[in-house]
Amino acid sequence: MLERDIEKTFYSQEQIQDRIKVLGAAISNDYADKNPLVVGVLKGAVPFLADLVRSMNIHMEMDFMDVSSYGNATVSSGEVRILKDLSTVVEGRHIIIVEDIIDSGRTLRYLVDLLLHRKAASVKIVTMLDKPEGRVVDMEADYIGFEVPNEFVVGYGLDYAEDYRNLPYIGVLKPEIYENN
Ligand SMILES: O=P(O)(O)OC[C@H]1O[C@H](OP(=O)(O)OP(=O)(O)O)[C@H](O)[C@@H]1O
Ligand SMILES: Nc1nc2[nH]cnc2c(=O)[nH]1
Repeated sequence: MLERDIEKTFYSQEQIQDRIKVLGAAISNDYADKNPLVVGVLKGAVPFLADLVRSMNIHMEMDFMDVSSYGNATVSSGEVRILKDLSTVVEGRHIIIVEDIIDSGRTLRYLVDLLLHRKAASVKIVTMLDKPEGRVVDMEADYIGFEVPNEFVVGYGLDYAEDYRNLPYIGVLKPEIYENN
């Protein structure tokens, strides 16, 4: 059972779903006639993106990028690599990047700069979680689900060594989970 490994819950399934309805309504209002390209950052953003787009009552397109700076570690390597690029032409498009978390800010700094370089008409960020204390580079999201303290969180897309992504809420693991690895 996944639940047994969780020390404490930060945000419940119900809190997450309620917050997503608010975010989806705000984004729908701001992008009503813009046919935005919603860019999900694999793999962590998948559960959030799946729920968020269904709360957006506007025309939109979806694409995915896979970038990695963590591997199996709980601390960023500092180097961002593209593992899978978009299949959509970005020039002239209004882009909404969907992330599960902003921590050091390196992943999003890299992606925003890349998409602006490709001549996107605009680039905005929606993140489920913001960890302001983790910031190493300057980066702020335009839409934020919740703030989290400077702890390694899992669930709702966020993994530890690829595990726990399917937990439907957000929490922290018991210390022994790390000790056993
Ligand atoms: O602000 P940062 O310090 O850059 O951290 C945020 C990034 O870290 C995680 O990705 P990860 O590289 O672990 O890939 P994953 O989504 O496949 O788990 C997360 O999904 C964000 O993309
Ligand atoms: N699972 C997980 N991935 C992250 N990537 C950056 N910060 C975090 C975090 O707190 N948890």
